[in-house]
Amino acid sequence: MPLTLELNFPSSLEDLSKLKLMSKSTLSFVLMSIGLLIFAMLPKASATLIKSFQGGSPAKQSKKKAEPQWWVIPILNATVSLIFATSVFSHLNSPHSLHPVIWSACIVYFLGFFGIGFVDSHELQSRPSVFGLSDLVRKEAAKTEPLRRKNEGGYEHDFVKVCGGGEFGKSQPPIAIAVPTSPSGYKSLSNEELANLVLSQQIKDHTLEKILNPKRAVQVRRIVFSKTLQDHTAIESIPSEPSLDYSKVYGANCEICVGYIPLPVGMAGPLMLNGEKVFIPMATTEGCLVASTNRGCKAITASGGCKAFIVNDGITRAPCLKCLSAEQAVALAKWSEGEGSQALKNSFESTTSFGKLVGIKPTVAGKNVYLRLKCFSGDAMGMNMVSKGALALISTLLAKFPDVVLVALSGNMCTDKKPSAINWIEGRGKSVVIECTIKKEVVDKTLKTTVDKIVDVNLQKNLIGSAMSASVGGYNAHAANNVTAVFLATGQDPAQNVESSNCITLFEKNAEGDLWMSCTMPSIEVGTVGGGTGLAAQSACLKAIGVKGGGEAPGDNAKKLAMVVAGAVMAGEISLIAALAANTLVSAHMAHNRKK
Ligand SMILES: CC(C)(COP(=O)([O-])OP(=O)([O-])OC[C@H]1O[C@@H](n2cnc3c(N)ncnc32)[C@H](O)[C@@H]1OP(=O)([O-])[O-])[C@@H](O)C(=O)NCCC(=O)NCCSC(=O)C[C@@](C)(O)CC(=O)[O-]
Ligand SMILES: NC(=O)C1=CN([C@@H]2O[C@H](COP(=O)(O)OP(=O)(O)OC[C@H]3O[C@@H](n4cnc5c(N)ncnc54)[C@H](OP(=O)(O)O)[C@@H]3O)[C@@H](O)[C@H]2O)C=CC1
Repeated sequence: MPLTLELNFPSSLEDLSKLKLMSKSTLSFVLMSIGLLIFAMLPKASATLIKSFQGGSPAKQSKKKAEPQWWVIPILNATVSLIFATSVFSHLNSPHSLHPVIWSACIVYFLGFFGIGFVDSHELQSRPSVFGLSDLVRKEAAKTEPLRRKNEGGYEHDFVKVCGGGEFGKSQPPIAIAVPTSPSGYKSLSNEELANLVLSQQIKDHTLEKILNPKRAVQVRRIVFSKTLQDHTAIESIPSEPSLDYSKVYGANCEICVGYIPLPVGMAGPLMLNGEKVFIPMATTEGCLVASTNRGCKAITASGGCKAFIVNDGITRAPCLKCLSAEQAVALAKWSEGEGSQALKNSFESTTSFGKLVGIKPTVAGKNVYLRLKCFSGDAMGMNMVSKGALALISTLLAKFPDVVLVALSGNMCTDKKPSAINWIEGRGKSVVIECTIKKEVVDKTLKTTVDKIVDVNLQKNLIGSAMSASVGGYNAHAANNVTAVFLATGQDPAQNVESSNCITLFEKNAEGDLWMSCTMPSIEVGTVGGGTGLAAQSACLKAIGVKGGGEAPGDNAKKLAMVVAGAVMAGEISLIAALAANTLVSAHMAHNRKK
């Protein structure tokens, strides 16, 4: 028995049916189709609606997630269509159920919009592959006539038109971009075309070195940033040519590289150090600093020079381990510095051909054990070396104590790049003491003050003053100035100036009335291989000192560099203290540190 339904259309629809244009059921099908057509347009309208709710103005929108969550559109449309179906129902005034056509249309409708919504959002969320457009973008692009051309390199490219937010949060105007049909095609694109690929998020900025080469990556990235930065000209003022050897930079010193910062380098000296005259390269923008250090070098050298000694040598890393109990923590600490120490040493040293584990010092805090590992690192400063070795040591330790957890490879008792008493007391890197005696006549002629005044200023300032400020390691005038200047010039890790600047400066008047002085610096972290020491300018500065690369015996060059740093600090100390004693600090800086 076919299911039929007496449809009583309301008056307006009644008139239509009287025209006998078509049967009532066909009429309802036509109406539903029109309705569905309208709702088929709804997702775009609703997406725009949602976006405007979510994102406010278009400019703000690009900052927010541009597309609504995948489930929003289908839910919204299902709700709207339910309202639509209910209203049709009430209008049809049907005493029973809806016409089968309407039911089937609604079901098709729901399936369609759930499905499309899901597919759409899945597509939208799929990241463009590094080597090509995402399928969705390709589909979009297919709507515009794909331009295909061969370039001089014979590579074929799809030129497709894409719009949409650039990686840098600004919505880019629609642009035609070349998309190579193969990964190797990228090299044949122009820098401009590659920049467009980055801006339209078709390739990730930080993969440029891989896709191209380090030098060209910088060139392309500079175009990207010239289009992205608020001040489009800013990037041009960051020099990049004559180029730094970006193949050395990439994978060792800097990511997302756009150039380099040129820093003035002054050459102080000569400083007679351990019987040898050395010149000290200093990269700084503080006028007066090199002049002051130069004056200190002159005073020291004119008095016979200075002598420096390495008191200790070992870079440290202190992983934090969490035990089940304090009891276990104590057991682990005892094992690691006792019966287990050789096994730990072997595993550490299996990761390096230069590094030697020279100490394990556990500190227990409740369930925690901080293992301060000390490593002789040859001519490397050694932070990567000691960290890599620590990781291997930890795996041996955890095999012995399986329920102990490694909280962090760096537990902050190392202590790297932060002020701490442990570096001041225990030392880190090279511990250096340096001394000299400056003749009283040199104090008078070159330093323009007297021995007594210098001794007094140092006592009141560097000792009592620093004590009253509860300083840790800061019993000096400006050790950090020269540590940082030499670090920057020679490719050290500038952040390690924090602990490397630990210094106590001492003065005494000797029996001859001359001025004895020393600087004691327990934690100078330097290397002559690794890190930034391989870059051309930095390497040249190391060469100027005579410490480029590995030493005759591993560590010789790094030790010498540490002593040169201490020499530079001592020269700076004597000159500044003298200037403070003579009260010429400000006049000197007005003369050298403020452009007339
Ligand atoms: C600026 C000087 C050296 C002048 O010192 P001066 O004695 O008036 O100058 P001079 O013309 O008589 O020359 C004496 C020697 O100084 C050197 N010298 C002299 N001029 C130059 C120059 N242009 N370039 C290179 N070297 C220079 C040079 O060795 C020269 O010998 P010469 O070569 O003529 O036989 C002196 O006044 C001085 O050293 N002042 C101290 C400045 C200083 O140390 N500043 C450090 C930074 S301040 C800071 O950041 C730390 C602070 C202060 O905040 C830390 C704290 O809280 O204490
Ligand atoms: N990882 C971290 O937690 C931290 C890293 N750093 C960074 O670490 C870098 C420095 O690490 P570092 O390990 O010194 O250097 P590198 O990571 O550059 O490694 C230097 C490597 O050079 C080899 N080498 C060749 N000749 C010598 C020699 N004569 N003496 C010693 N080693 C030699 C050694 O290899 P091998 O050991 O294989 O034999 C050594 O490990 C800096 O860039 C610094 O900024 C700074 C702070 C923390």
